[in-house]
Amino acid sequence: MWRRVASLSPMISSSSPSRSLARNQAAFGLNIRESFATEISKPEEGAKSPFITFVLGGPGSGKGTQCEKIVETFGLTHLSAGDLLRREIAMHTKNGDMILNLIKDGKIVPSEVTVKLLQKELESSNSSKFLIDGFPRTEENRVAFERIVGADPDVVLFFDCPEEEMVKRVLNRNQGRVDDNITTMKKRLKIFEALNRPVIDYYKNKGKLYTINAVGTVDDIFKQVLPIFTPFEEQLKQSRHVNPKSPLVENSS
Ligand SMILES: Nc1ncnc2c1ncn2[C@@H]1O[C@H](COP(=O)(O)OP(=O)(O)O)[C@@H](O)[C@H]1O
Ligand SMILES: Nc1ccn([C@@H]2O[C@H](COP(=O)(O)OP(=O)(O)O)[C@@H](O)[C@H]2O)c(=O)n1
Ligand SMILES: [Mg+2]
Repeated sequence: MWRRVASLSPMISSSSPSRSLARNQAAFGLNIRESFATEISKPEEGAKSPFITFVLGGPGSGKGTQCEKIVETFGLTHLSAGDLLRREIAMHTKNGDMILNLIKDGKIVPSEVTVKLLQKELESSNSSKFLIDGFPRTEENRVAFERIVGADPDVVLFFDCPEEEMVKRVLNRNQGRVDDNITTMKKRLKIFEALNRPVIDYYKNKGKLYTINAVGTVDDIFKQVLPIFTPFEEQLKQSRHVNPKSPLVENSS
């Protein structure tokens, strides 16, 4: 289990870069453990930093659809920010009504709420490799994840799709979503351009962005996704949750 053990230590709660590094190390059972041994619970033997992929793209660009294929092939654990927020609505939690109103209006839920939901999933999972879908949607999302979770993505996928195609797909999605209507969609596209583009540029500048042409059949698009994970083959193989059908699993015969 991957756990951010540093959250137990008040001594390393600042968000300054050096402390953030310390927090990162603590989270993954690295050398900070020695210095704060009495305040931090013992991480699981051999705990390592998780493999994180952020999945970006406008509404209807096919993120969720491609995530399903990535899960099938590489065994990553899929965490959809939108699904986690919709679960809050369905469960009538204290933030449920606020989230519903924001989603209906195509607006972004406060980062603290979304990041805490993601953090809970990350910490309670037995997996060590994650696909975080629909996140970060804003620079504020990105910074809050860094501050609260203390981890960086290894890969950032961006499904690049023209607006007309995204509109067509969303209006045909047929999943009964409150935001799948033309009024909300227009607002979502504006918010995507204004708030998600800077995040895309940020990861482009860091050399972590993989842009995928999201027009074509699902399989054609997945053909572009496959080779992105090849350089991470070793890391992905080591995870305990790799699908047995995955091409990354070593043949034991
Ligand atoms: N390559 C594709 N071509 C046509 N339709 C697609 C394609 N990929 C996904 N879809 C459909 O478009 C809709 C939006 O896809 P989805 O994966 O939910 O996108 P996102 O998560 O980015 O909003 C769904 O109804 C899905 O079945
Ligand atoms: N990081 C995120 C992700 C989703 N959301 C909200 O949830 C809605 C649906 O997100 P989603 O990822 O399920 O949407 P799609 O891109 O899959 O259509 C967004 O329009 C936002 O209102 C958010 O506020 N912050
Ligand atoms: Mg989606």
